Amino acid sequence: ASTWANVPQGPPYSFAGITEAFKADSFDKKINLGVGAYRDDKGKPYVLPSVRTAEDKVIASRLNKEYAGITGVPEFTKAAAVLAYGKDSSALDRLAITQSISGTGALRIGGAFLARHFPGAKTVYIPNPSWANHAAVFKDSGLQVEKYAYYNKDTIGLDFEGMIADINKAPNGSIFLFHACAHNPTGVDPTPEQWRQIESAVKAKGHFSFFDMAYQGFASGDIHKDAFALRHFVAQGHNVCLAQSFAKNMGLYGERIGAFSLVCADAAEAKRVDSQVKILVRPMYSNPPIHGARIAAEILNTPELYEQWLAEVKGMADRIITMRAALKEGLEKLGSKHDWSHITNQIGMFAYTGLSPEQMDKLAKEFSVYATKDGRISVAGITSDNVGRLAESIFKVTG
Ligand SMILES: Cc1ncc(COP(=O)(O)O)c(CN[C@@](C)(CC(=O)O)C(=O)O)c1O
Repeated sequence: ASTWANVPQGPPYSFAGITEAFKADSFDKKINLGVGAYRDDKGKPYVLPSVRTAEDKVIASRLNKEYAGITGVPEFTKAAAVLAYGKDSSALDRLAITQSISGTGALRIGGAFLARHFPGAKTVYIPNPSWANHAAVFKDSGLQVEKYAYYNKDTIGLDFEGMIADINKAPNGSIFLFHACAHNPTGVDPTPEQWRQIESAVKAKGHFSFFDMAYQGFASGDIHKDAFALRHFVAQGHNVCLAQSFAKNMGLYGERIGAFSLVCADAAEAKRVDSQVKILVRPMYSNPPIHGARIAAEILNTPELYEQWLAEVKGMADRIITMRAALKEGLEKLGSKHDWSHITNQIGMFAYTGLSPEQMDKLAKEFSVYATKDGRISVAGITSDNVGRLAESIFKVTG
């Protein structure tokens, strides 16, 4: 028999079906709200001008194509650490950091490092719901995956009490994964006050915190505000680990640029941890791609480009926030009796509409509006041209 005779057909990943159905739909006003990538007000992919300028400078400098070190381009990782933790953070001189294959790669290195070196139970608690890929990344890393309460479907908001209860219920010294900002898929974030309470609950239990920051700057438009939770935990003495992605906030999706870092007790510990990160990464992919790192480093290390980038990432965040308000107003103007305040209370790329899978099906079949069955819509897919028809479609489906 053939070598692969026993390989079964796997299920398609969550938004594969939506993309196909969207492409197959010939309606000229069809709307795709499934994809997790930013689109401008004309529905087109957006390459940030600061990225174009940085890339031109990188190319003009005619650098060689030699291997980067195992942990990547140092001008990038040093700057990524300052961006995340803040230039005055005590973490910076006790940090082990490596470039990664974007946020997914950072999560994978983190999962593998914890599976190999974490002194406690090799189980990670992730929010319910969480990014569709989190469970698979951590399972494939060798960790058990458990869920903690996060979303309250009645309020379409945070289940804060449930979250605290699960933090208290988990065995002391458990690993908890937190979305630093712009929770995916719900768009629901704890308030700073709630983060303070979460931090003290985590401290009381001696839990270890793993932050996934895939949207720094892209959520509120302010890179410091979006890093509040991460920086607060570090300031309160938690030696956390962090997965960073530059896919969304620099629009470097396909360049696959990110970073994984561990805050250590001191520089000596960071040196030992760095050596073990290298031992883990070398057999994984040996060393990372250099082009995206050079672009990101150019932006982060050139003051005027950095300022330009901050304005551009705020511009993306502002457009998303504007589309949220436009959709809510559109629904209210149509006379919808539902409370749509969650659409503007939520933050980041995604809005959890609260629509049922059947309603999401109707949106697709009868109104050519495509999004995942969990009711998540990518707000980035909403434009001034389609927000009116989108509001009408949701109004007709929800009554
Ligand atoms: C919370 C979270 N963490 C990590 C990643 C990984 O992104 P990266 O590897 O491209 O840096 C994503 C991307 N989630 C997207 C935007 C894309 C995807 O699923 O691949 C999404 O549609 O949910 C994410 O939403």
